[in-house]
Amino acid sequence: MLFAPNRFVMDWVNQKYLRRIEEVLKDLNGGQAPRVVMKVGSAPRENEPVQRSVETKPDPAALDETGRSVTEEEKSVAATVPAQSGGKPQASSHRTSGGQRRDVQVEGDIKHQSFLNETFTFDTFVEGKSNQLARAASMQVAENPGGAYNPLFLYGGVGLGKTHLMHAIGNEIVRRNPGAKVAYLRSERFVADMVKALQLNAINEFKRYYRSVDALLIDDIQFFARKERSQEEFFHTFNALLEGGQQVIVTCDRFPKEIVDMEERLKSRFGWGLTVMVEPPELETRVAILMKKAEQANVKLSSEAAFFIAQKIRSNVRELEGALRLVIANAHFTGSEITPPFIRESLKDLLALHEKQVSIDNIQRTVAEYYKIKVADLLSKRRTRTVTRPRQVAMSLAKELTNHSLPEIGDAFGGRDHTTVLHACKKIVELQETDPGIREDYQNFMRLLTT
Ligand SMILES: Nc1ncnc2c1ncn2[C@@H]1O[C@H](COP(=O)(O)OP(=O)(O)OP(=O)(O)O)[C@@H](O)[C@H]1O
Repeated sequence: MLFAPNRFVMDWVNQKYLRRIEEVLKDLNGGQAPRVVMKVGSAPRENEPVQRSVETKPDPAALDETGRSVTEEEKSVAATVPAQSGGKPQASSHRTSGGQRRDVQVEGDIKHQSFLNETFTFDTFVEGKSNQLARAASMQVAENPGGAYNPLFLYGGVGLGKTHLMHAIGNEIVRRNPGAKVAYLRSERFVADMVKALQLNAINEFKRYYRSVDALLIDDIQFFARKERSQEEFFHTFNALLEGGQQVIVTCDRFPKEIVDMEERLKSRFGWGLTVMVEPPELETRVAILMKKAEQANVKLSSEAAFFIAQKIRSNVRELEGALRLVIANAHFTGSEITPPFIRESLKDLLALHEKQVSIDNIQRTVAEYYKIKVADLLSKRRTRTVTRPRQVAMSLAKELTNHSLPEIGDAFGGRDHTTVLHACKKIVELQETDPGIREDYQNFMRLLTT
């Protein structure tokens, strides 16, 4: 029995990996193919019943109009969500020089502006292991807004492409249906608009406006923290949109349950649809992103140069882009070719900052503080679980974020052997695949240490 955190992941694994899984199991099982059953839910601990489980085999009575099977969870949502009303309002559209589409439409007194950035599309988004799932989910939503994946909740560290994907969905919805009314805004803007509406005694117009869109895209929802009135208002808007079959897309820097100072009912609503993480890109994806960005800027970038930058800048895509821009500008001014020595010189200050910030010392302090243990524990011989796991995480971070060798890292952790460090690195890679808690912690550390 295999468990997937949600229907989307289950379908994804079903399509892409089930055959391979079956083959491997067959090999391991002496040539006999075992029956693989997949369910939505989590593996039960001992003596615990399986929760929220839905078999992959579609129940004919539980198929939606497209023939897709409907989960129990979806059924309960669907019961409160009427089919999307037709006759969507038409919008006229013109473009601004900054690539922003300004859809202008009069809604009562309020003009509709989509604020979509036309340069953020699926075409310009580079797919890699780290964002594959998020991209696929986004595409599904763009193809079927207001459908099964509503709301779509994209989360992950800074500068990893959440906003880009969100705009890509909006742009794709409008491309497929030019009359669709899509509104992108950062959560601060929602708050500001609401405050203004309250001051002007125009809260009803505010409500009407935000409830009239076909897709509402709210970026960086974590900024709603501690803003109770905004949360309240958003909660009602959110419900109204879901009930109207209109799409809601939200981005956040963390998993819904971990948002602090946010109402529980709102957090739980976020989990109703599909929640997907965008992870930091691995080396190959960073290289591919650099090549794509260089191509967009009409600059020839050798793969050696791209590889060099990608190896040095590991924090996030925004920094990666910034570094590339700096290199291109320098090359432009000096008429130089972009080679690794030239890049090293161009990014001197940036690299110094990175190298200065990420030291083993710094990693140890950050990890100890995060897990509420002492740095001395990390260096000690103690082998209790509360200490060994953080120690392994810290060693793995030291390997990934510094240029120290395995023996040097071992030395820095109370004189351990380099094989212990190697084992820790492997263990953490493994755990990141199987344990969402460790994966989350690791992403948090990458963010804390590199931005
Ligand atoms: N996979 C990708 N392919 C191409 N460009 C990308 C990719 N991921 C991120 N970018 C680019 O990196 C920059 C930062 O991305 P974006 O603003 O979407 O990050 P974010 O996750 O929303 O960050 P924040 O949480 O700070 O808002 C953008 O210019 C975006 O185009």
